[in-house]
Amino acid sequence: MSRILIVENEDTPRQALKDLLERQAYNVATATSLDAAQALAPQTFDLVVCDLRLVGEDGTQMLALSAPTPVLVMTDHASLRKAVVALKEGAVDCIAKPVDEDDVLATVSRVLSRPAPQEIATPSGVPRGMIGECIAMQRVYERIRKTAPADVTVLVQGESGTGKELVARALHRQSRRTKAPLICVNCAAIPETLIESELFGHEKGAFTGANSARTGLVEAADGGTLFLDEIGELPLDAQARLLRVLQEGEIRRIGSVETRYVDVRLIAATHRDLHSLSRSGEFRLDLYYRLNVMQIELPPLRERDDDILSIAQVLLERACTRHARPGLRLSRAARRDILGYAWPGNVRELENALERGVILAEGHLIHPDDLGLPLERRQEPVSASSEPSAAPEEEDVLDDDLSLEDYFQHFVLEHQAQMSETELAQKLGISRKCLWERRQRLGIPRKKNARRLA
Ligand SMILES: Nc1ncnc2c1ncn2[C@@H]1O[C@H](COP(=O)(O)OP(=O)(O)OP(=O)(O)O)[C@@H](O)[C@H]1O
Repeated sequence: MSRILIVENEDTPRQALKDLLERQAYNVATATSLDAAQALAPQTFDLVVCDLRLVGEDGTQMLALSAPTPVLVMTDHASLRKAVVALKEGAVDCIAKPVDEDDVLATVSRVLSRPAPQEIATPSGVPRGMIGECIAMQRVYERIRKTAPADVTVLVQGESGTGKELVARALHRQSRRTKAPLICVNCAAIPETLIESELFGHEKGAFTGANSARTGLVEAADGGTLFLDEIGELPLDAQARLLRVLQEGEIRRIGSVETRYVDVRLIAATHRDLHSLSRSGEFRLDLYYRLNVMQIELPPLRERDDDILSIAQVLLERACTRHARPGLRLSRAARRDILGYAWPGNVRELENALERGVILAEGHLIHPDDLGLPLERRQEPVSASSEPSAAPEEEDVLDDDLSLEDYFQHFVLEHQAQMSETELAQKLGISRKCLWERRQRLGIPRKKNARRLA
């Protein structure tokens, strides 16, 4: 089932379009402003339909916020000029308001039936919505590409905020089930007493409060994919029922004697070690083996040295668009803080820090105070004495002229005569291997007379 986001500030047309699309079995979410749309992560939808005339806002901004998701714009006569601009900037199509139902359905169906360009055409194979090209992430993308069509159960492991749900979405989109539903459930977010009936459904009167029969989420995913996040939190009874789904495709609603059959691909995610949970009896070993057919391991952000600043840059640009603060940049000290911090909350935490930075920045640069990172660091920051000496105003000027790669190059050239490779890597907050790779990429060979200690 394709997911569509409607961005429209007027209640009546928004609701009418939602009803129309839902009658065609699309999974529809709505937003009344750019901010509200942004909060729903538009880049994870299959299509965004956006009115160009949002109150006090420019609907064309939705193009940048949603990329690479296709955006279909709606326009009336008064905003025809804007529609032309939107089409030039990459909108997939334009529909006239008031909308003609057949016209909308035909256009939506045509756009959705086109292959997702980024999914297939990106040379590096980076799935839609994901950023980062370090070696560990390239392995992840390759795993996704190979595993998605195989229709096997997948266990995605990684710390919180490393992108496990993005991986599940990419697996679903690249699988033969892409037109069927993807149902995402966070097992940790549903109270233990409700989780079985939420997942497997119940009959009327099965328990106090069950006033009517209800279909469970596993059944709702029939033909498609079920993503169970934080599966380590699933109670043992629910684990037993899930095992039957995996072994026999069988499902029985709570309070029912009737067995139903479902065809569901399971993707499970956890930040916990399921094997050791099974040793302590908290997780069924047989379920663990059933889940562990294929694993995808996401690296924590602090181990993605090569990626941190480029991810920060993309997320910063998105935050700038969201808050209408174009052109904001990270100061040299802010970049140093980002490289030196341990990021226990991973990409989600980085996203939030940058959002804070964009909101709080007063000039055209975001400084460490604006990011507000906690004090614990994984490495010593580049000390003031080893920084290229520059007065604050000069630093700003310097920052304006330096891209992130420039900064790296500048720092290495300035300090390599006095520092060993290990010291340089430490000061930059990256590994020696990463330093070596960047030297190769940027063509900054090691100086023969540089210190070669350690
Ligand atoms: N590689 C990535 N590229 C771009 N954005 C990312 C990446 N990884 C994570 N994010 C962003 O970080 C946030 C968290 O991602 P996601 O929900 O997929 O993580 P998770 O591992 O499932 O987290 P949790 O375990 O806490 O549910 C989202 O806003 C997502 O868009």
